[in-house]
Amino acid sequence: MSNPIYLALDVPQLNDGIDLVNKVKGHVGGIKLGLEFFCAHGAHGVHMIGQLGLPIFLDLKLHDIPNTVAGAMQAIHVLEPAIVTVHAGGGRAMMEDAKAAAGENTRVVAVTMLTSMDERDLARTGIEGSAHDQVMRLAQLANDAGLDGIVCSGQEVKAVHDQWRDGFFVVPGLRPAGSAVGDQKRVVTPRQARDHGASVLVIGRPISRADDPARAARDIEATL
Ligand SMILES: O=C(O)c1cc(=O)[nH]c(=O)n1[C@@H]1O[C@H](COP(=O)(O)O)[C@@H](O)[C@H]1O
Repeated sequence: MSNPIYLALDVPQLNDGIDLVNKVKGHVGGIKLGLEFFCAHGAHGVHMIGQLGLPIFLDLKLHDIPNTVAGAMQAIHVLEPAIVTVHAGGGRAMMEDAKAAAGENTRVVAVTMLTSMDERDLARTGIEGSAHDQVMRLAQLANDAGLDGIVCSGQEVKAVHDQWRDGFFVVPGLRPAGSAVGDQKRVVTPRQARDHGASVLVIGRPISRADDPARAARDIEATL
């Protein structure tokens, strides 16, 4: 079975990012490049990291009108990402058009409820109810729109997996026992997420901010 860990490369300097990937390469299955990386280094940066030989997850969290999101998806074909994110809150038509515009080897997954939010935060956006219900509702919408899967926390992934057996589930908000939670709120360990049906485990700071990132990645891999 391939390694499900994707390192979230949230670092400001491209050279530091390249060094980090080279250090952890044998212990992760892919690299996630998000907004911080893409705003700083753009397509050139994605290309440079892609050359290091691991699959690229381009986490752009697209959320706009369908025509604009479809245009963005077409523009990134050339980068050949293995996975791309859109926000499920953009609606069914936006997700349908995103999928239709994606390259054939790119999985399109919808972010449901950010792992940095709890139910109080959700209520402040005007949505009453549990994180579970919100994730299940948006997972159904993403499924109806023909997406490949969703992003959710490890607290919901089992329920989503039970409903959507062939879905592809990306789980961030992961913390090995005892590591700092930071801004994440709906947190589980990498092993719990894996046991509950996660396809991809997104892990950033527990590896990138460790004194020895290669060892941190290896230790997490050993728990799976
Ligand atoms: O789409 C994501 O990857 C994502 C969704 C979400 O709900 N929560 C979340 O933390 N992420 C990303 O996952 C990574 C988590 O990083 P760490 O908290 O440092 O492990 C960051 O790059 C976030 O942008």
